[in-house]
Amino acid sequence: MDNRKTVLEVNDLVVSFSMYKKGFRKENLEVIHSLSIDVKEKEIVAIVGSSGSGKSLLASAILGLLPGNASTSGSVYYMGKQLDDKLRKQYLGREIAYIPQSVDHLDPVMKVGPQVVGVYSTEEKQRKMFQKYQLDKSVEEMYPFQLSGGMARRVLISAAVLETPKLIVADEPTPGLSVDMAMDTLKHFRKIANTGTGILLITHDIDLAFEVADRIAVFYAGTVVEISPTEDFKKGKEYLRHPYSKAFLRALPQNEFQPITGIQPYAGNLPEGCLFANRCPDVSEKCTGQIPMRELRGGKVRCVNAT
Ligand SMILES: Nc1ncnc2c1ncn2[C@@H]1O[C@H](COP(=O)(O)OP(=O)(O)OP(=O)(O)O)[C@@H](O)[C@H]1O
Ligand code: NI
Repeated sequence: MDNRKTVLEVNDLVVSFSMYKKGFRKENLEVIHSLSIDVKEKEIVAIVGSSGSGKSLLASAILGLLPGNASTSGSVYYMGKQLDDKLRKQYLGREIAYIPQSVDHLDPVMKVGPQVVGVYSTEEKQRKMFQKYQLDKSVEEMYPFQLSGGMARRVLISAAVLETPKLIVADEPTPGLSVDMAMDTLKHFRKIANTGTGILLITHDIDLAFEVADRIAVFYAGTVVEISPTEDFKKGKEYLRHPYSKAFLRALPQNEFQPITGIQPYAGNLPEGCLFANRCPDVSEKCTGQIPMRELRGGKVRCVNAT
């Protein structure tokens, strides 16, 4: 029996931006639509999908870091408790760690060493972690602008995993790292997950996701179209459920490198019904109207035709 607790649960998340359009007309742009996802203890859930599909926005929404013109509905639970600003303040940087996509999140006017130690950790732990991530002792005395992109990324990772958090939200942690370092980092994540931590791992590197993730969620145009065990992705596209996931897998350079024709619809101009309909080889008249997420063969899919 699976008695792991659910570390993170996102239910029916909607994120919209209020934007000015020509003059003073305001437009409400819905960029995340009815998105649900969960991460259990000891589990790594990888999020893959094209650029602009809403992966980073999901991370920001979980952590309460959306910009001021964003509004949300739906709920985010951490260890059974609904996250509000007060709880986020309490947990962020301790039980909940965030590795941002942009290295600009480092404080520009604070030396790297003390910044990583922060309020909750110790110098000893920081030194050990820097060694693990091949950061020289001299890096402690540097300011963020003195770091290369790869170094800054390793600093962000070190800071996030210093205190063995219960939940890690990692938004593209590996770009700029050498192949070996990227692999070592993800193996480290796997080790941390095995101690009980839940990890949400946003990545463009599907090979690394295959290596360490338990489940993979595929994003498209602001929502999840499929969540399935990693095994199914490894076995091949016939084992997947959503036409976009299949096309995504085929499009990888290591597979057929077959591009998907057409473009992802823009948030300001979304079609009715299935968001992938205009590019889908299996489109039918059933594809209009609300398409709910449903269970299928041990995974979940948002497609009426999937079998
Ligand atoms: N502050 C903002 N105001 C308006 N729209 C935004 C804002 N931030 C993001 N968006 C829009 O939301 C969509 C999703 O963006 P997001 O950064 O989450 O994509 P992503 O999947 O992380 O892409 P990438 O793989 O390139 O990092 C994009 O279409 C983007 O233009
Ligand atoms: Ni992103």
